[in-house]
Amino acid sequence: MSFKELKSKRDARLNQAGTAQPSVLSEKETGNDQNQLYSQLDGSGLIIKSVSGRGRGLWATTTMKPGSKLLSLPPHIHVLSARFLDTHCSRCTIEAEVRRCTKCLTVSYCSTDCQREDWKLHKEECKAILRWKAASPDGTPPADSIRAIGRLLWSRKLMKATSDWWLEVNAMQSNRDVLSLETQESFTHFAQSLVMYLDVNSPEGLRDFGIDSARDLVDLMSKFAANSFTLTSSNLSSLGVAISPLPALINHSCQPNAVIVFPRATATKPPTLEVIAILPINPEDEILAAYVDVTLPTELRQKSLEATYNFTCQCAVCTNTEEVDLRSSCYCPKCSEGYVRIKDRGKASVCTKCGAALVVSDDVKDKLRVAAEGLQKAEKLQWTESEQALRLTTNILSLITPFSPPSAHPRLALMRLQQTLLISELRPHDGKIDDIIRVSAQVVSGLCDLLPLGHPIRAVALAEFGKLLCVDEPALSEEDQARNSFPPRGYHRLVLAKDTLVRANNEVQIGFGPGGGGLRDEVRAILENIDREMAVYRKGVTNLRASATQKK
Ligand SMILES: C[S@@+](CC[C@H](N)C(=O)[O-])C[C@H]1O[C@@H](n2cnc3c(N)ncnc32)[C@H](O)[C@@H]1O
Repeated sequence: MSFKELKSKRDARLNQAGTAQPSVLSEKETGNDQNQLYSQLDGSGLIIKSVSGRGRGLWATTTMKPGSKLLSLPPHIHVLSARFLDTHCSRCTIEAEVRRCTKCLTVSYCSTDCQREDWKLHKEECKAILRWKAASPDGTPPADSIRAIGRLLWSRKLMKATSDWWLEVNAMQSNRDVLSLETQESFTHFAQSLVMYLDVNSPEGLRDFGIDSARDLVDLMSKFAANSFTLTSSNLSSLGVAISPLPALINHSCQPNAVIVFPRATATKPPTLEVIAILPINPEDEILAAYVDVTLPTELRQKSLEATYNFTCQCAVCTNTEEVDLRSSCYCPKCSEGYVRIKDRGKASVCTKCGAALVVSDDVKDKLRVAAEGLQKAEKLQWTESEQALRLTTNILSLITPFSPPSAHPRLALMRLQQTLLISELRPHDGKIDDIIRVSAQVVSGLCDLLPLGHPIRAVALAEFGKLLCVDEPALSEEDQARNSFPPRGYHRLVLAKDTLVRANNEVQIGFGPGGGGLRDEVRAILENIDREMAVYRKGVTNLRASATQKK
């Protein structure tokens, strides 16, 4: 490309981003010119297009198979949640022996390389954290969102306002003009905390960060709320928050064809965000990811989308009001085999198996309401009173399991929480492993009913189930063994573990893209161990047979 062409391409980018009014999009702003701003789109098979009602989005220009990597890029910024600051490296996000910054005693690094690389941003952050901790009554660091926006603004100073990096941030959608009063109020508090964190005492001080007015500040908050990603580990545990403007152009669907993952944390490298296809994608299909947990029932998904993203989802799952949706169903009280949709106000639903038209009883609905409240309580208690949270979860599950399928809400959410709590309480040889395996099998069954093959949440659940099957078996009395035929024991347990992990291995390579990331490494290592153990078993059986034949 000649210098002149380069310059005109760059000028076009600057003009485009400079004129963008993300909350009210004109035809020109939403047309192909937007594509020039994001250099990573070149050769990606993706373009930006706009649709009335949901603004810009990413669209495919080529066919993509499940498991294809659509985008791979480091986020503009990322921060760890406060509870990982002591155990994970703030730059590369790996869990390792980390050393705290000796000045702020808050963020930690796995190596001097990571610390050195991060210093250009941490320099300002370090002072801000120290000031914040000194002013806070219990010496805690600021919330993740405040630290994330702080990093974004310090980066802006380093990157300059005319860099593509910053123009991409400017072009992120703001929902400022449609915010509810409640959200506006919470943004005002948020803005006050941010100003305190940045140690800004005047409007001029804010101007140094490119913020000219209170409107700009609300815009920034809204952009952050509507466009940030959860930073996750290679097995989808939530680690913090990340901002990446290009993948943030992806619109939402409760039946997504793509997912956003961070498949692998590599020492001394910043994390990489990847967009992976989980369903076949054809040219002219829109790339859609889920902003919320799609295992939740429609009402809860809609509520969360409205509150955080200010829109009403019109996808096929949200607009289906008649067909059975396993998230809000119960077993048919007549035949016990089919499912019946739970509807409001005495409306009848048809059983998927026996075809009977039935009204779900108030007793069932009351129990589900109590269970949903219990779930909220247990979720809050899980970090502080884990034993109480586990007791509560177990009690509520016994109330709803007789009529609630594993994919229904809140049973699935309760079982996922119960599994996490049981694993965290597990002690060697305490005999609880079989209980956890039974819960885990139900979680896998519920998730497989709702999510397509290769969805990363499904892949992680399968890997978790397989790993649990490999934990040493407890010594059971004959009575206990006779009572519970699942999970199997001995060699059969190993066979089930292997089958499960082979499935996990296949699905991980879809949901986490080619290679499968850190989780695939883990699954493969366990599979190798199982093969060795199976060989020992087989050898033992052969030897036994041989000695039995000799005796004869
Ligand atoms: C992360 S941004 C997605 C990109 C955005 N459309 C743009 O033009 O920059 C999230 C915002 O996009 C819009 N959006 C995303 N998915 C949508 C959908 N399915 N229906 C309507 N609006 C949607 C909402 O305004 C939401 O707050």
